[in-house]
Amino acid sequence: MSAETGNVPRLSRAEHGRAASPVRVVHLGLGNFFRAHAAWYTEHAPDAAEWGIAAFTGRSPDAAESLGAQDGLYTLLVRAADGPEPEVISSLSAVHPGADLAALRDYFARPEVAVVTITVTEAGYRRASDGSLDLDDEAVAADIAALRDDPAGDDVSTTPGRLVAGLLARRDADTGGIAIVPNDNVPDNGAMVARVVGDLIAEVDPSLQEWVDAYVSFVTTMVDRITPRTTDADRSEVKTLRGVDDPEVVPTEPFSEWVLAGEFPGGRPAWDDAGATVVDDVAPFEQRKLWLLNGSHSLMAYAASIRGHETVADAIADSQVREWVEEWWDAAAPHVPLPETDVTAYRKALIERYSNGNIRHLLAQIAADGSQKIPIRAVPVIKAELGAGRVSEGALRLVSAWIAHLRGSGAPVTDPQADLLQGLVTGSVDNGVDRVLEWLGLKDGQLRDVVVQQVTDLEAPGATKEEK
Ligand SMILES: NC(=O)c1ccc[n+]([C@@H]2O[C@H](COP(=O)([O-])OP(=O)(O)OC[C@H]3O[C@@H](n4cnc5c(N)ncnc54)[C@H](O)[C@@H]3O)[C@@H](O)[C@H]2O)c1
Ligand SMILES: O=P(O)(O)OC[C@@H](O)[C@@H](O)[C@H](O)[C@H](O)CO
Repeated sequence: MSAETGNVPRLSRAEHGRAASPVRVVHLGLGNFFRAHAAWYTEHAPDAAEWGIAAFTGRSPDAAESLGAQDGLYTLLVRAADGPEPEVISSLSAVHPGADLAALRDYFARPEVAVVTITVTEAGYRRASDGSLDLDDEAVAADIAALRDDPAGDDVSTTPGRLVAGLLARRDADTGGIAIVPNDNVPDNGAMVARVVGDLIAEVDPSLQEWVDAYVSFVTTMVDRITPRTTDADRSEVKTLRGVDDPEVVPTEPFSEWVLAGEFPGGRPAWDDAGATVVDDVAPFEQRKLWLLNGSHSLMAYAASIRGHETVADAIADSQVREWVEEWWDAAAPHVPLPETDVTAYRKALIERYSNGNIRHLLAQIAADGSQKIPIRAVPVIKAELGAGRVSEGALRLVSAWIAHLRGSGAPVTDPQADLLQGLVTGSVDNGVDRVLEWLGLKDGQLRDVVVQQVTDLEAPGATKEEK
């Protein structure tokens, strides 16, 4: 299949001489990060010809329609500091709307399908604050009712629901072991998915759990590649550089890292030969990345957007923001269980990555879903500092900036828990801080005084870069 828009051609397999590999991987969440990361590693694995991916959108069917019109091909626009390098990626052998449960079940039931990868954002796993499946979530409740009523029906909309629907189909087909590989920024993400899937199974069909225990491996990962949303400028650049009209361009940075731990009972692509690292324990890498990278990202998303910045590159060029980021790293670094030299080198590399002005990574994108991120990016560092006898201003500033953001400063609030959180911060700064610290499990008089002062400073007239 090939398509044209005006006189500018779309991508097609015939044009690029790329045959689709047989589907052996299913992916849930056809967003930009997956296309810059797991799909790129699969493309570059030496056995790529044996491992095609069937990818399903998370919610809207749009990406499946648009990618389908170009045979699943898309351009990865690798934006180095010294210029862009486009690459056509062909590892997506099939693309489907997430609602196509019949296709999903069909893949899960095939014996040659051995891996399910996932990137649906932190919120997509539908967890309650204790990490269990949120049974009060309306979509979760609807999936429970739908799967009880008809395990082969089409009305299943959440990621845990779709995983359980697929696993029921695989058990019924008796097609053996499979690995589930979440690639979202959540600590111990393999155990996290196992938990929400197990909680749903308990509600829907407890007899499935024994089969899952015997045949399903939940792999834990650390993933890293800064991948912003696509802009029209990215699409125009690909048109100029390559003479194709590719609405599905994905911009990304040159750096990439993938660390995995777990079993693959049905095999996997040779991702390690494409640069991935397989280890026994992901935790040290995950803490290094989640605290140093994602923590400082969130700090900039809230604190630097209050100072009027739009992108990470703008933010890190502001000496005040850079100082806050360094203070955050000073607080987090002693708790990363890796040699100090590694951590120092990682910090230095992050400054270079953040300063890449060719990557337009919007602070507003990073600011989204703070309810899912602050508890895993800020709270462990604040608690570790308390454990070491320190009330760390550098660590607390992340929570203070988030509170100021919830109260209306800086980037807009986009969060599944926005109503609850914005309710917590109404009224005086003192009361808002008390309620949020309690919600975070950080009720402590010393912390409170620091946070109240920091929120007050961040909200003060003159706190923006223009007015300083
Ligand atoms: N973008 C990055 O730089 C980056 C880097 C490392 C890890 N990640 C991880 O990847 C995730 C996705 O990032 P992205 O840049 O691909 O975002 P994106 O918006 O491009 O894609 C998100 C995907 O998740 C799906 N989704 C969103 N909310 C969902 C929900 N509630 N239920 C089911 N599906 C849902 C969307 O439909 C889409 O397919 C991040 O949240 C993060 O955990 C991203
Ligand atoms: O993707 P999120 O929403 O979990 O977090 C926003 C950024 O911190 C994140 O996307 C980083 O850019 C990424 O984790 C780098 O690998």
